[in-house]
Amino acid sequence: MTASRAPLVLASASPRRQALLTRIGAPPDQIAPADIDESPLAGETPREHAGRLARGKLDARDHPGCYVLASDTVVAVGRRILPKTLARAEAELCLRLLSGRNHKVFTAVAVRAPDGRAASKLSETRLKMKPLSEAEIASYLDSGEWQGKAGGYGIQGRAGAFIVSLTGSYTGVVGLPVYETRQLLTGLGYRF
Ligand SMILES: Cc1cn([C@H]2C[C@H](O)[C@@H](COP(=O)(O)OP(=O)(O)OP(=O)(O)O)O2)c(=O)[nH]c1=O
Repeated sequence: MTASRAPLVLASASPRRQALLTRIGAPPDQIAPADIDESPLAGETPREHAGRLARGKLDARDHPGCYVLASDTVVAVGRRILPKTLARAEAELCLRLLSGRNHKVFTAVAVRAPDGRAASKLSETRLKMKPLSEAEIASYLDSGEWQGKAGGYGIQGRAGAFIVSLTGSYTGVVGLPVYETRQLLTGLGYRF
């Protein structure tokens, strides 16, 4: 007799999150992005911001009888939260700020089980970016890879070669920390 498993709903539009879930053996049965206001609150720290948004995206989706997973990634320099860049000028400001600097990436994951229990976890990664030349900034901006990425870069693409060192979770930087995600799902009874 094979036990059936409740469906998994991914409350995210990010194709990276879908791919990472699939890679760890938890392919989403449904993609249902949650559209919420992602502006930071006054005085909110980057880690608080990531946690609030992941829980907010989860709360925005109601799927009875399903596991639901939501996540949020925030790039921070000190207490400063960098935007998810939609315009080239915004991405340029982020790259100039991150050039030669240490920064952190926080990714919060929130999961709700079919019985209504919910839990969340936060992954914190410290990274150092090399000092970028004008030519590197210009060609990265031309690549368009910064579009829709927190902090104006994606470590999984060309900008991976700008990262000198990383302590924490590589998959967390890409958008879904797979260790924490598996722990959350397992803790809520999801069978891999
Ligand atoms: C820093 C960094 C971020 N990112 C991505 C991860 C997230 O998809 C995105 C941050 O925005 P998020 O708001 O976390 O996610 P999203 O808008 O892509 O999807 P949704 O809100 O529907 O869940 O930046 C990378 O892909 N690579 C990186 O190196």
